[in-house]
Amino acid sequence: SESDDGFCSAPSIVESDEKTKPIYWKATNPTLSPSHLQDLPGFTRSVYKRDHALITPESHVYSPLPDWTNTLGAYLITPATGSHFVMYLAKMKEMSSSSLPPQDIERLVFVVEGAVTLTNTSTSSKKLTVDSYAYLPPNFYHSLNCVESATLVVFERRYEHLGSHTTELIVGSTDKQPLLETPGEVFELRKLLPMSLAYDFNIHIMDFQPGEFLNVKEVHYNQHGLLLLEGQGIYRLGDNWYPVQAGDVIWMAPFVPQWYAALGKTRSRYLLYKDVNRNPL
Ligand SMILES: NC(=O)N[C@H](N)C(=O)O
Ligand SMILES: [Mn+2]
Repeated sequence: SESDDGFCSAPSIVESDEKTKPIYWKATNPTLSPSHLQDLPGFTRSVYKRDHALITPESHVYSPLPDWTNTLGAYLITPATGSHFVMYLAKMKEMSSSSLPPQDIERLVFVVEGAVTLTNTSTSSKKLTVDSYAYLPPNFYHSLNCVESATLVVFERRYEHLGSHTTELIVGSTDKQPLLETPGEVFELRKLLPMSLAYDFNIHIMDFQPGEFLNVKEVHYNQHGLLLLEGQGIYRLGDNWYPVQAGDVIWMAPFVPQWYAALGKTRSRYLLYKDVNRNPL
């Protein structure tokens, strides 16, 4: 919209229709950059560096997911970046279905939009709607089927055994997970997986009210894959400070200095992969 002094300004968020949209709507319908930039050839907020990457929606490249039916996938993080996991967005169209991950690979799927049905040999089919997720142990037969459409964020990695511990099928939803203690921090934290030693990663769901920020400017051995589900703010990665918004994906390599501050009028919520429970040696 043109303000009277001739400078373009970002279209204001029309609060009223915010309320009528389903949760996480903005993660799959990101507000484009200010109107005067969206048509600028070559403009992107995406960045790829040695220890971090910001991959914004205008950079996502989809192609058919091998062995899935009627599904497009955009791989955002893979071991080519130095990670030990993959993170991809799966756009399942009507009458679509998943394929199994490779042998010994565990999988977590989180529904960002739409609904899928999870079937496996041991339990009855389960319908996963937005904000629901499923953890599939390595070598666990399962199938995700979609009648209409769905967008999933998927994490997969080689399961790292620890003694005789084993993981099991987990199906849940964010809103049913309890808030956990966050000593010294103000964000609200939920974890989607058990914290028991069998699990070699967890998925954190972190909520910040506008103006809230991480207290610790973290540097740790763990690596992260992040999807900003709601809101906007500033992400510091190394010596760079990035304006981010719902729909953005971030790769954080081990030890990259990281920090977030939430801005705007609505809460920030991000989903974060973090490896845990395994000796880094
Ligand atoms: N960048 C982050 O939000 N990191 C998390 N607080 C974490 O590592 O637990
Ligand atoms: Mn961290």
